[in-house]
Amino acid sequence: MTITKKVLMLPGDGIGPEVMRQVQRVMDWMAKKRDINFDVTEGLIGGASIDAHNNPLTDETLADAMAADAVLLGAVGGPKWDNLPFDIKPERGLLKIRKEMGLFANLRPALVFDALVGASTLKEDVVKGLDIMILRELTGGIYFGQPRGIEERDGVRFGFNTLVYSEPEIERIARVAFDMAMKRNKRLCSVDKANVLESTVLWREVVERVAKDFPEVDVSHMYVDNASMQLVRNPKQFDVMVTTNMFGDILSDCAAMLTGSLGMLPSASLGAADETGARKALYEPVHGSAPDIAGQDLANPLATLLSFAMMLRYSFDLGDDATLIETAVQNVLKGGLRTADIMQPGMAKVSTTVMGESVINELNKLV
Ligand SMILES: NC(=O)c1ccc[n+]([C@@H]2O[C@H](COP(=O)([O-])OP(=O)(O)OC[C@H]3O[C@@H](n4cnc5c(N)ncnc54)[C@H](O)[C@@H]3O)[C@@H](O)[C@H]2O)c1
Ligand SMILES: CC(C)[C@H](C(=O)O)[C@@H](O)C(=O)O
Ligand SMILES: [Mg+2]
Repeated sequence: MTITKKVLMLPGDGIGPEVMRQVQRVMDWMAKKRDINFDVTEGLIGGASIDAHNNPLTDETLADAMAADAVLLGAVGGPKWDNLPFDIKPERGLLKIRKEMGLFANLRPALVFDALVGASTLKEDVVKGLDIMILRELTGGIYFGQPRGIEERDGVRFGFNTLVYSEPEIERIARVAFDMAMKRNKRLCSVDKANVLESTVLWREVVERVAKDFPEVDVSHMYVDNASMQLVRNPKQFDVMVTTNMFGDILSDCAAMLTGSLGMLPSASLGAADETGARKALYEPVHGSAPDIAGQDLANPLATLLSFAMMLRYSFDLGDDATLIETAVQNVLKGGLRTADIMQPGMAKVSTTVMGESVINELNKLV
């Protein structure tokens, strides 16, 4: 049976289009070898959209995103647009698409491939076999709270943001976290700053209340400063971590380095399930547009390829095909190929393009 899935691709800026091209190859391979067709629309977001429309996310692109079965995004931003007024910066486009699509649950798995154990800056025994899931709340907290701004009061300028969470916002992310813990190792650590911030006093209270519905899950709470230290000291103590928007942003970059590179970390951003069980979804690597290496065929495309695998698993129920891609990635790494960011002594340094080609070669061996 031929399966057709409607995907909106938003390559964005910097290395975004370079890594996205490698996904396009895998999509072509899947159409040919697995009879899974992607009806792909390409759109603009971030700086690319600013250049064309003076707007980091147009209503047309947003409508395309709402109509798609899933969205795949590269990265946004770069020095070219850094001095624009705040409200039309590339990053505003990304925040708007997340908010408008209602993507409150951001899954950021940090998994250490055996072949990359030596690529981490941490000792091998600290990271070997690591497999944790950071669940970041994505549409609330200090990123979106009101009031916000920069104002002058009595001749003094103030910059301010508001960290606010409602009970329903906390409860829905907590439920996703507990469901996830039930499917994994039944261990959940909620990360907050309840010793200082009232918004996270409420966070902790609500997580405790939801925990009563999941008696099998072993729940712990940790302050974010300690959690960042523990992530580097002994990351394997964690299984699922759930936290606020900004804490999750920071902790996931930190977790990325446990895996060897920011270029390895995929993500899925999911909305609430509708009556059919379907969720709005956007998939993107955790890294940014990497202006320092953009346009040089140097970027690691694996985070984006692994984000595509997450799309297959979470949006299209194609877990076997997701596993195929993950296995192909693992085999390429076992074979000793490395982009510059994960380069190790004795390995072969390859470009973005060759890394993509090598994943296809491995897929061909597997099927
Ligand atoms: N989701 C997103 O679109 C996203 C995420 C983070 C940052 N940004 C934006 O990206 C721009 C640059 O931000 P930054 O430098 O703080 O973060 P960044 O993630 O773009 O880069 C940080 C470092 O990691 C390296 N790196 C990142 N991805 C890589 C990859 N796939 N392969 C190899 N190396 C990689 C970069 O070369 C750089 O040295 C900013 O405009 C920022 O706002 C966007
Ligand atoms: C670019 C920026 C808006 C974004 C965020 O802070 O959420 C990025 O850092 C991320 O982690 O996806
Ligand atoms: Mg980030």
